[in-house]
Amino acid sequence: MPVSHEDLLTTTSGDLLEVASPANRKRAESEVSRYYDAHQEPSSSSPDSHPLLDVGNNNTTPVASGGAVVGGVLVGAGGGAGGVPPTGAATTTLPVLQRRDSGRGRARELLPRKSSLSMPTAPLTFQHHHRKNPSSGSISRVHSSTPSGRPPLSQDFSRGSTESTSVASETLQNSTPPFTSHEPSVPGLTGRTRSLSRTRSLSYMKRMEPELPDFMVSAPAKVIMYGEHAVVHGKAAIAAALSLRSYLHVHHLPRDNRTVTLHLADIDLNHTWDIESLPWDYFNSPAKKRIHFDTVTSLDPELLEALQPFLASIVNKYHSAATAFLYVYLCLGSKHSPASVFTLRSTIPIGAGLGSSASITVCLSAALHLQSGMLVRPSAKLFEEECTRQLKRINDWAFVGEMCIHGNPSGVDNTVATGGKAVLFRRGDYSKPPEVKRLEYFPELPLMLVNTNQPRRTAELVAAVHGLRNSHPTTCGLMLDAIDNVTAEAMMLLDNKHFRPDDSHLTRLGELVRINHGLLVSLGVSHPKLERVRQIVDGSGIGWTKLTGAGGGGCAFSVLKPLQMPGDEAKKLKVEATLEEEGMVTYEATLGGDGVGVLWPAMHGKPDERTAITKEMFLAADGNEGVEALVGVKTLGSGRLAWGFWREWLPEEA
Ligand SMILES: Nc1ncnc2c1ncn2[C@@H]1O[C@H](COP(=O)(O)OP(=O)(O)O)[C@@H](O)[C@H]1O
Ligand SMILES: C[C@@](O)(CCOP(=O)(O)O)CC(=O)O
Repeated sequence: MPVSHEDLLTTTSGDLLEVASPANRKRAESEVSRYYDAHQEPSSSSPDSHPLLDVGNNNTTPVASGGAVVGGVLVGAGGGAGGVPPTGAATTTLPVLQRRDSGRGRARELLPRKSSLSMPTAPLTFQHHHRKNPSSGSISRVHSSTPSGRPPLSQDFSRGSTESTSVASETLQNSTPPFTSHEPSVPGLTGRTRSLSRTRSLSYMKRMEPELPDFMVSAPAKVIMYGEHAVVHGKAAIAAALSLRSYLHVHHLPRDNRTVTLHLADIDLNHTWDIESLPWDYFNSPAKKRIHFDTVTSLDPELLEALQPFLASIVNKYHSAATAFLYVYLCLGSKHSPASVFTLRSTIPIGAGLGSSASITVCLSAALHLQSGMLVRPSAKLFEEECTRQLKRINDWAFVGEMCIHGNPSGVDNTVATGGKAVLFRRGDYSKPPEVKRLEYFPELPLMLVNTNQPRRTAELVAAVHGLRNSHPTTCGLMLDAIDNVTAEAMMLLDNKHFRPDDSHLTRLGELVRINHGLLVSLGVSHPKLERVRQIVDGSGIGWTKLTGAGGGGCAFSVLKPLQMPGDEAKKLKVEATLEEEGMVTYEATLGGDGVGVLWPAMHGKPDERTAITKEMFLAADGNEGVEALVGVKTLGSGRLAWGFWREWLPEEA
């Protein structure tokens, strides 16, 4: 029987527990205190943190939970089928990559599965003994050991080593000694001396170990089928998720490191800030403070101003991505945020109309929420309402990032990149949330995507349309209304379970594509290269073409006619060859995939021989194919031990 999300309690670990069970409440409370201990040393809690996200009422159905403690949070599905009962004991064997530097090279050469690696990989066995602390009643876990019996100390250790961090921190928090001594014995040390030495080494371990496991997030590109630009002016647009994606790896540093690094590998931007010197006082002042469930619809110029000294040395032409990162980082984080390295790679062409900026801001927003314990990670236990809530948090803050990059985004791009599949989107009033209708029956369409490779900037094109509208308000207003009509007509076809991609339906969609493109030409956002694509594709009679995104270059797509007549296939191949000869790139586009996903912890391989995906491996992956082969949502699949998605679409499969 399904459990309502109101019956469940969400913990900092992202696990859902039945609310009525006292043991579960205790467990959640102890997670909260561990969370504060890890994030807000010394012990003070701050109002900007929300470690215990939701507390509901009325329990009916038990939802067991288990999983391994990693840096104070639980990892794994933690309580799905086969989960560990809260007071039981479990043994987990994980292979661990024990090396500091994996070096560079092709991704597949780096997969740390075989003994050919220059540094050893070693299996690590953890035993989780769940004990009741007699004084606090909280549940603790003690013991982990490496094969050599030494506690791991390297920052590059994967989950296993982090496990022992949590053991160390738990031990330090307890005034009474731990229940079982599985710690390494130190010859010659006994009694008080030994215990002092143990305390020191535990505190050293605590400082040296990261607070959280490394993890990854990913978000897709999008194609606007109808309504770009008009959507900025309050009209509707239809957009769908595209199979190209951005991937963000989050690596946590030892606790005594107080830096945060943003490495945008595609644009060669790699910058490190000292966390404590960032302008927290501005961002955390009561008048300015915005937190994760706030909906922010405009940027604060004073906060932007406060960031400038920290961005001044970044001369990269794509530096607005760094502004987006810092703005959201300072809003969602605190002086005590864990030291980390954010490494981003994307398979989406940058500035080509496919929503590369939204895809990266969705990744950044999701990662920062996850890092600060403000999201429930996806799992089969999440209900549609809960998924919607998580997605809204991510999307709202991705929109803030988009504002830093675009200036005046409609929000359609980040909405599709967050939720996936396809939507009808309209934002009539910028001070209110947009209307979003999910297109449940969005069909599989025969599309060809063409990148003209003509660079352009969305912000400039959006500003140009604003300028035109100011100088020709009536005419421009009518054109925007006409685009709105096109979108409404297309909607009747695309959100219809009886849609058949046969001649008559496809022809209507195709004609609407052509009309929409003509209106965009009139708004001044086409480009000779986009017109050339249209001439080649539409001229050969194989489909209907329209620019997508902001225009001015970037991408166009064509809805292709069914290949029915002899010679149709040859015509299509000739079109592709001509486009490529002229320096354009063609893609077979798959629309309607998943939105934002999370790989927590960042590991790959079969369930029983999983290895960490390090940031070095991620950086060394060769091109887009290498990235897809190493971390791709298709490669690693989805499920309990792989990419998880907050799916509003297919909750029964989640
Ligand atoms: N892979 C990436 N790495 C770093 N920054 C990126 C990446 N992709 C996009 N961006 C940011 O997004 C901006 C491009 O956004 P935009 O002009 O809206 O084009 P698009 O249509 O691709 O979203 C870049 O200037 C850069 O700031
Ligand atoms: C022109 C616009 O409608 C879409 C821009 O898309 P892109 O940034 O070119 O992917 C702007 C917007 O909706 O924010």
